[in-house]
Amino acid sequence: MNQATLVLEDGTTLQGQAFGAQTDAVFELVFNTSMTGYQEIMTDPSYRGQGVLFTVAHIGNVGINLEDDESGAPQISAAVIRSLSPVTSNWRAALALSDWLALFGVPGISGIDTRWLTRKLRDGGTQKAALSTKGTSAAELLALARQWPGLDGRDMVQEVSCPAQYVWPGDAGSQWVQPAGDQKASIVAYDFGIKENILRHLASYGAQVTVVPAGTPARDALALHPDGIFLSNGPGDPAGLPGLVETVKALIASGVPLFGICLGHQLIGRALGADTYRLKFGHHGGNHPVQHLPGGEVLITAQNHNYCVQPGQLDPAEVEITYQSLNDGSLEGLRMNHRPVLSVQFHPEAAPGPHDAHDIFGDFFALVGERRTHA
Ligand SMILES: NC(=O)CC[C@H](N)C(=O)O
Repeated sequence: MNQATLVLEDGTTLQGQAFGAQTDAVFELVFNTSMTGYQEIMTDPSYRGQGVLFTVAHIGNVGINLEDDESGAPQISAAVIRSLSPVTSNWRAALALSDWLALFGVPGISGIDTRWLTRKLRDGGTQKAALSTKGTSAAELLALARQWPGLDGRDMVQEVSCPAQYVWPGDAGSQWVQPAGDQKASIVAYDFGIKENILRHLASYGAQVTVVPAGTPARDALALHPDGIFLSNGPGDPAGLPGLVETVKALIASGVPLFGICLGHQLIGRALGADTYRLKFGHHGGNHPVQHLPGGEVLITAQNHNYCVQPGQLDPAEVEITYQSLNDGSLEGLRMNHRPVLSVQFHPEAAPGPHDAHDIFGDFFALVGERRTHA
């Protein structure tokens, strides 16, 4: 196996073994604490521009299959791990992890003391970093990491949104669709880098889901006469997306039920007058406790975000804060008092889990149902 070199912008240099593609990559390095689901994490478009350090010690044992993708390709810029399984063993496995990453040009480094490095990022914050699996010197990698602009203020959504409108599911998702008793609810889903499991969940409520590109004007989405509109997850900094915030303002004003997850939630927050800010090291994992403030119950959730909505600027007469992180107190969900708008920062669709928050899709479809009854 070839050597690989990982250099952080503070000059920290780590050597390990290369896997995946033979190349250089520059990215923001974040750690993910999920114990399962590396394929879902690697294919989540919200990870664009980031290298993922997995705290779970052993990666690759079940290979890559044809069913668990959140999008059609790995979206991470690099994988940083403790130990790569030399064996791929699962009845669904179609490819070995390393071969799959190589196919898509994504490099990996194993043999890293991921516990030490995670604590460093936790204590000091997210860093830009560069990885080489083709022998680039540490000095060159350091320059690469320091010169790279990072994600703040950048529009990354245009890189991952669909090029044209389409109806979901295609054949691949049809096993998830439950028969609808009456006419299907029609949902328009804005694709900012949408995870397929969100589409599966929307369809599992018997909805007909039309996915539209991020740049679709509000009036074009509304011209489809949706019963509800969904705003997806997606990569990058919500502060870099002023055009989308204007679209969301128009969608809120339309009175059509609106549901946002993660980036979609952040855009709703900004449309309601709040700022967003960068978290020290983000939330990335499947073990994040949040509290439902109206009811007091605690949910364990999957999360993947670096930015967060600033609660202080939201008008309490208009907006109720519904969920809060029990790790750092940050805002995790909101709901408008007089309009059918709700959003969460975490991922109720999480695959492989946890599944505590699935019912939040039901909260959205309750709003959709109310509108259909009164329409
Ligand atoms: N998963 C997401 O939608 C992430 C939202 C945003 N890109 C963030 O990092 O905060």
